Amino acid sequence: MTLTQPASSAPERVATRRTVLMCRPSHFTVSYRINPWMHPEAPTDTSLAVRQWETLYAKYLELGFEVQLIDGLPGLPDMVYAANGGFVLDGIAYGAKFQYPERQPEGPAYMDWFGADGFEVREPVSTNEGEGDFLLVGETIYAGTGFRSDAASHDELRRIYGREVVTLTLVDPSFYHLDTAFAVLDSDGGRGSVAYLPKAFDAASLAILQERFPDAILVTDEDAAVLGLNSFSDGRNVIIAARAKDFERQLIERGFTPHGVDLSELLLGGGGVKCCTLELRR
Ligand SMILES: CN(C)C(=N)NCCC[C@H](N)C(=O)O
Repeated sequence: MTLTQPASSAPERVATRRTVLMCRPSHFTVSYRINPWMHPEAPTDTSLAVRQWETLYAKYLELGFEVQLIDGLPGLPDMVYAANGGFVLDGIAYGAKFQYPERQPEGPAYMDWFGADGFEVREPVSTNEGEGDFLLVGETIYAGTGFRSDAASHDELRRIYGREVVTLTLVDPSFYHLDTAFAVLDSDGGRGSVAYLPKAFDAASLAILQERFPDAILVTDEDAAVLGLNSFSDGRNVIIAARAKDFERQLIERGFTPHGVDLSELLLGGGGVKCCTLELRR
């Protein structure tokens, strides 16, 4: 048996303790269709979704993360995808304004939680789905548009955080949030600090990614199809979909430590590891 080893040139990876917000999927089901992954006519198993989610929760605790919890609300089955609840940086929570009516009540629910937890809350003007479309790499916010978040929300980000915001346009409906097609591996923002799926982006966005991240991991269609990129990294440990085997191999080669988890039931709603995870940065 051949075990993949870190390349001898792979850098020593350093973990930074993360604080994240999660929502137990006690009300999870698929009762409407707002993305191509969702099939309301097919059965779902809420207790299996909860058990799978518990494995992710336990993994984060094992890795020493601080995990905070928001209560899911009846009638909001997608609330488990906490990444969409807002974007939190510098102690400021920019609230989400969901595109589809089915998810719109989640926005105020998450903003109430942010306020109660001591964050300065900024009410959104433009449609945006939080960290599903906004990802921090180094000091720069990479912001997706094309399916869910309006480009106008990127201007709001610029005004609120005073940082560089780079717009990336998504073109494949199966990869409708930025965090389905782009993963942050190392918050240093270096040449190889991300992974992405090239076919998910328009030509201009792809050129930006190639220029800024020439050593990025490019994932296979097979790994992307199990939402392998929808992963969460602390700089060393990368929690990924257990079925994303080539991505796992590439991470090991680069000196990262991948941890596979099975969230197949939550995939029925169109989300994976990252979708269930909202980073809280004070
Ligand atoms: C990576 N993704 C996609 C997320 N950040 N969120 C998952 C949202 C799923 C929900 N049914 C929806 O379609 O909005």
